[in-house]
Amino acid sequence: MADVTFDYRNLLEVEGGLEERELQKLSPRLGEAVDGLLDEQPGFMRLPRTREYLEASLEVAEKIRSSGATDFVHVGIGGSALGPMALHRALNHPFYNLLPDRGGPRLHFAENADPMTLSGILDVIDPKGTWVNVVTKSGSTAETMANFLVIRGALAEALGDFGYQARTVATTDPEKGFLKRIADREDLVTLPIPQEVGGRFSVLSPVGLLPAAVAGLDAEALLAGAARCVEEVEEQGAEHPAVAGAAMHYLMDTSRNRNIRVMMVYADALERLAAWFVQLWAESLGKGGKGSTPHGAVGTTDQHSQLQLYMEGPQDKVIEIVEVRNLPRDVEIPGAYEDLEGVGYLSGHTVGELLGVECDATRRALAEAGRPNATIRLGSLSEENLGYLMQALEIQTAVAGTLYGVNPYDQPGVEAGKRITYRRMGRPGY
Ligand SMILES: O=P(O)(O)OC[C@H]1O[C@H](O)[C@H](O)[C@@H](O)[C@@H]1O
Repeated sequence: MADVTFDYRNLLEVEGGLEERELQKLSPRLGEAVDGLLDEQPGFMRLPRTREYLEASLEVAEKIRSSGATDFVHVGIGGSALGPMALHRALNHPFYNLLPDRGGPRLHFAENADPMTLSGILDVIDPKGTWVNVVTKSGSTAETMANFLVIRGALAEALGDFGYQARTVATTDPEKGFLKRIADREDLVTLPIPQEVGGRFSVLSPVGLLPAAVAGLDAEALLAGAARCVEEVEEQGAEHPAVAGAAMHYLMDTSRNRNIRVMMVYADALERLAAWFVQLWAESLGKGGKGSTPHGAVGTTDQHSQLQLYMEGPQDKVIEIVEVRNLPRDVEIPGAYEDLEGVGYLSGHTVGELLGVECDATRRALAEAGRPNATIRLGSLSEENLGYLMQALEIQTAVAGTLYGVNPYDQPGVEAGKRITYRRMGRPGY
């Protein structure tokens, strides 16, 4: 059973917060937006109840895990990497590329076109035991293809000219694109990125399901959590908190000029989830001069870095705390220095307790200062809760797109930079 709750009391009950009449006034448009989403059933809304991608991903994952693979390099960027990274960071050991804690290979993400990161991956993998999963919906993203060509070369050197072919998975458009052509030409194992699913909405397609299954996560539970969310939205419509949250964040931006949405996660394990959400919200809504700016932050760390700005800087932000009630591990603080009142008081508590207390303290300080804030609370870090939450945020983003009057599924603004890059790199036709 998914355990994810949304608490908006501090958006409503603080000075300068939203008023019931504003929400009532927006309610008809919100209802139309969610009804439209449920009628239209865009690709991402169907993924939780689609088994074919799960089964295909599980089959390939089993092939990889049973091959005795030592390393699995996921090559992708944007929506082809942030979702898998978010799941991996949330649910696996924090140092998984050293300590695979669920058996199977160590996972590595070649995402940015950064020679330091890529060289670092080449330093640590054993090419003889490595599989590479190259993920690109368009089939030609420069960073992804550059990283793939380098990893491919390392595998070819270790395994013979074509040895890499047996260790390469191509996750891409099932019908078109250069990677599809390479996969056909070289008979690579392929997994589909459904054409009707946009990259930033694709985490519950093979884009996220394969790396999750390779790392021993329960991919089926991811979908079950997401399916539960869809079910609840079908039952509750505009009353569902994730949908209501779309209206609240929209109003905070458009009627309070709080046009920065800070997702402050009180768990290092959720830091990549915030990065995944930043792409989802920014790239879906930032069009026609509209859209609020999402920003990832980590608690307690950013209490010592940005909280001053949130408390006393320009009042242009909404802070959204994401916390986990029961983290899977905790650490006792041992007794020492009891004579020093500034240190001894910590003895006997746990580090997780301190994290929770500081999270509450931040929430309360913000509220008492009249700084609107919301809380998303996960009962635990589980595949079901992550699947539920990611689906909920995707739904919230799609509904917000309708409220803003923008198409949340395209990203025309990124093309100009690509054209310049292709021209500078000598791609024919640019
Ligand atoms: O999956 P790909 O086609 O390689 O695209 C990777 C990313 O780059 C594109 O430029 C878009 O900004 C993103 O929405 C997309 O997720």
